[in-house]
Amino acid sequence: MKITVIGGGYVGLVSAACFAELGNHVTVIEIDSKKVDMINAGVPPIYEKGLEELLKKHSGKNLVAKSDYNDISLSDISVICVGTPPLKDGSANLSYIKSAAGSIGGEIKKNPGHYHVVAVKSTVPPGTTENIVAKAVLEKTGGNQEDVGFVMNPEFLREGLAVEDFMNPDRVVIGSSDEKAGDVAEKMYENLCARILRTGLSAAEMIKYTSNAFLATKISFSNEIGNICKKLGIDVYEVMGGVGMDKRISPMFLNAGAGFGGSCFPKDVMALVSLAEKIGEKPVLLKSVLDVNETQPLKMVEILEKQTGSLKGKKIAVLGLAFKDNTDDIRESRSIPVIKELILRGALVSAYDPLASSEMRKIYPAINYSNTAGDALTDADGCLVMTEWPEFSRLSSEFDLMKDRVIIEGRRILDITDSEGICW
Ligand SMILES: NC(=O)C1=CN([C@@H]2O[C@H](COP(=O)(O)OP(=O)(O)OC[C@H]3O[C@@H](n4cnc5c(N)ncnc54)[C@H](O)[C@@H]3O)[C@@H](O)[C@H]2O)C=CC1
Ligand SMILES: O=C(O)[C@H]1O[C@H](OP(=O)(O)OP(=O)(O)OC[C@H]2O[C@@H](n3ccc(=O)[nH]c3=O)[C@H](O)[C@@H]2O)[C@H](O)[C@@H](O)[C@@H]1O
Repeated sequence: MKITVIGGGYVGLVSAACFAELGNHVTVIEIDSKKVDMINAGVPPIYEKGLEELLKKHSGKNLVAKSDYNDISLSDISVICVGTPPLKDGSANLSYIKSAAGSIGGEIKKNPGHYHVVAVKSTVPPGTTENIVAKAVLEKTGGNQEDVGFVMNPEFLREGLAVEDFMNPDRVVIGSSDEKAGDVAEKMYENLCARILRTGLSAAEMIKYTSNAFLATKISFSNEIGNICKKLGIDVYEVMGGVGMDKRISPMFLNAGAGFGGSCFPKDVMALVSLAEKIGEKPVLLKSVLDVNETQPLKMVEILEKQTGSLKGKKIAVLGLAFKDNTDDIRESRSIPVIKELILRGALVSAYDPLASSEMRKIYPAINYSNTAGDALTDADGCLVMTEWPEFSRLSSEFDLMKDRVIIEGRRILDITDSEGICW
């Protein structure tokens, strides 16, 4: 099948490489020409486990990247994977979606009689595919609805595990304007052993927001319970271990600590709050999910300062800058507010991350970046563990290099006990 993927970022590039691996012919349209050159050279512009191998195997063969929208109408389906970042009021910025849809419409009108499906994979508020995407496409095609169908096919992959998640989804949701359009979209996944759920367009859009909001709620709930447990001297990980044994709850996403970061949970919960308020609802629970997440990283600094005394002039090691392990992505990373607070309190920050230091340097050029965790910890008065990197679990003697062994764990990754460090 011929697939065009619009946007070669995390979701677009991973989807494109995986669709190519599933035997499809894939064209990626990406406005950033640097990314286009890298993809065509088989070099991933982002770090994602397994992606380089897929690009090396398929680039220049059944996977090609380019910047123009020419010939899009020759493909069976175009899958929009552009960003939907938050606007100032928290709502989703749909301008990239609108622009991509308009460009697709402008091209498919050149090939009348050829049926083409426009699918949205980006996370968009309910109503977007029907009221914005379809409208922008049909405006360009002169309203001809015979040759075009619309699909909303949300993506549930996690960064760091993107290829694995894409290839082994819990479900593939296909919301469609009609059966024919949904059938074309379903064909993209025919070589994947996946449970397919067919829905309407808006339900598919809402499933994505609700899934992210629910996972974020589990994390903030665990953090609130963790804060209560801390005051009572109870280990929240032991508690959630027991709670998660209930099949109705599941053990996943119950890890308390620094809170959630990343480009999606904060943005998507904000967008849902904004949408709810616009339609006259009071999303009390969702707002609290965000509130807990805002204060959580600062609590770590407070606990640290209680142990070390004033942070002024103290060397503090920050282990982990990425928003989670196995990625160089620092968007909404919890280490950003933590470093800001440390600097405000006069600490000398020494940071280490296996992949994300160069990204963090763009935000904090003046702090110290170490090449190893050991270097960051040497002579430190305290340490904050911000990311669940597996290599941190192997740290042991490195902590002996600290001036004072004050360790605040934001991710419960270290293999040390409470008596040696202060776990969350
Ligand atoms: N990052 C993730 O793990 C996940 C993201 N999502 C959703 O997928 C969407 C995309 O997210 P990411 O891939 O992270 O964003 P991204 O920012 O990494 O990638 C978007 C890409 O689209 C390109 N682009 C923008 N406008 C374009 C246009 N008109 N034509 C062609 N290319 C264009 C940009 O240059 C950029 O490379 C968002 O709605 C996000 O919420 C959904 C599931 C997982
Ligand atoms: O829409 C999206 O973009 C994606 O958002 C999340 O994926 P992602 O943000 O890549 O990473 P997660 O593994 O979900 O972690 C998000 C944040 O939550 C934190 N987290 C996770 C789990 C947990 O128990 N506790 C916790 O604090 C992580 O450290 C990280 O900062 C969802 O898990 C994906 O299903 C979804 O497709």
